Amino acid sequence: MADLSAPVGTDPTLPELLRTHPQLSMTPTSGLTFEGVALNAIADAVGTPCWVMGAGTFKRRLRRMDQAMREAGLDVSLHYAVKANDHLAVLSLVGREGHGADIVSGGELARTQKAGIPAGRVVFSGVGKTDAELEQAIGLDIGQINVESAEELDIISAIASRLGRTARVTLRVNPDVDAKTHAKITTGLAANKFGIPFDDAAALYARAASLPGIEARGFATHIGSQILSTGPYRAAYARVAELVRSVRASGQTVSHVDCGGGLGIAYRAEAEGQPEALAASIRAELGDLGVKLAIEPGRWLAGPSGVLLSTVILRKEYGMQTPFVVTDAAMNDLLRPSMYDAWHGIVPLAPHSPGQPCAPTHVVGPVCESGDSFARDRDLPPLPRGARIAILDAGAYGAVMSSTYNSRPLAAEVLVEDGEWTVIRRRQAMEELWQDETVPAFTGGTM
Ligand SMILES: Cc1ncc(COP(=O)(O)O)c(C=O)c1O
Ligand SMILES: N[C@@H](CCCC[NH3+])C(=O)O
Repeated sequence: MADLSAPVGTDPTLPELLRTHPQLSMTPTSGLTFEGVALNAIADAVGTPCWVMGAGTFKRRLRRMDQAMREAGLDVSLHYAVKANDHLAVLSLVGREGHGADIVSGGELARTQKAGIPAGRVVFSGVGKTDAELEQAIGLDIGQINVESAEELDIISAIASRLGRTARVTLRVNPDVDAKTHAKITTGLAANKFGIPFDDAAALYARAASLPGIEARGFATHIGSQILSTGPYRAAYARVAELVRSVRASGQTVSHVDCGGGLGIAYRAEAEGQPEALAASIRAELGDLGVKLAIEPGRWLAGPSGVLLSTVILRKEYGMQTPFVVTDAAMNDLLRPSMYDAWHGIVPLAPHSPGQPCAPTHVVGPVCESGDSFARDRDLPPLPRGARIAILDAGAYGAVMSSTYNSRPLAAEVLVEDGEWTVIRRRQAMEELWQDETVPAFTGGTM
């Protein structure tokens, strides 16, 4: 199983990171800019830690993904995976571009509605949808529910019947295919909790067609996240195609196939997943089935569209040992390095020349966990107290996975668009950390 911490060739140098991230550039006067806006100006005004999302990058990637599918001649609807970055501003962009959403909870569904994405363009995945969430979804007549178990199919049938509705469903099949990604984000192996075992899917589909309140319209699959090669996609889609053909042969109708998400990005020195290659895989395996297709990309759209800004609190030097640079961002802000040993590019905001010496540095947060680390032995220019850095590719599974661990308020969020920037989430105030808490009298409280 691939490990996100595994070295991928040689680590990219700072100039290489800038080359692979055209949304960034280094200017001699303003330092690092993101979509043409000086990140120092944002940090001066808003403070750090601060997430910066680029609307231009996000839209460009959305359009490229959409175009890749259309140019492959595929009839595909795009459902952005809300879990990657659920900010209302991001969802509004998705809606405005005419796309839909893939959701995994009632909260995400409510966000899509708040952001103006029509319910008919929403697909609902997830292994454990509560009755209340299903009532909310069926009540809104959402586009599609991806059913993940036989048990769930019965629950949906009962709820839809009670509400006098018909739920359009696809069965999410677990194809038992290794996505060759990190163990914690692979979803298409038989040992994973996701989807219906491949061998049970045909019989369950026949049953779905006979249940009240259910319109069985096809199959879905999603084998994992940060997938960088087409082999696993081809293998999964081939299995789904086999299923479609076999259930059709037994006289049933199949009109939809949902191809899931998972396309990976270049955090380190990997070659980024290519939407055109994904489209070619879909076309090769599913293109002749005459079904309406769907995709659910998240990370590929949002990841490179965001950075996390942070300031060095202090440098901790121990004689000859590698110095620790302690930043004001921590694992409570960006969890991925702690949780998956994920590698994120780190670029100082101050101008630096290509010839400037770099030295191995540990970049860590101030949270009381040894795992609160962003980088070990990273070759970086000197980062004195007060220096600022941008942590790259933080637009997906970044702010959404933040917590207030160690009573650290949630960081501010900024959106850059057309050379302008706006705060899209103010920094959480200290008092908001405890505003929903009560202290009962027996504990000695007076609140
Ligand atoms: C059902 C489903 N669809 C789509 C996604 C989006 O994945 P990614 O952000 O890797 O594209 C996920 C997350 O893995 C998922 O579970
Ligand atoms: N949170 C994971 C991705 C999870 C994908 C959802 N199934 C990450 O940051 O890589």
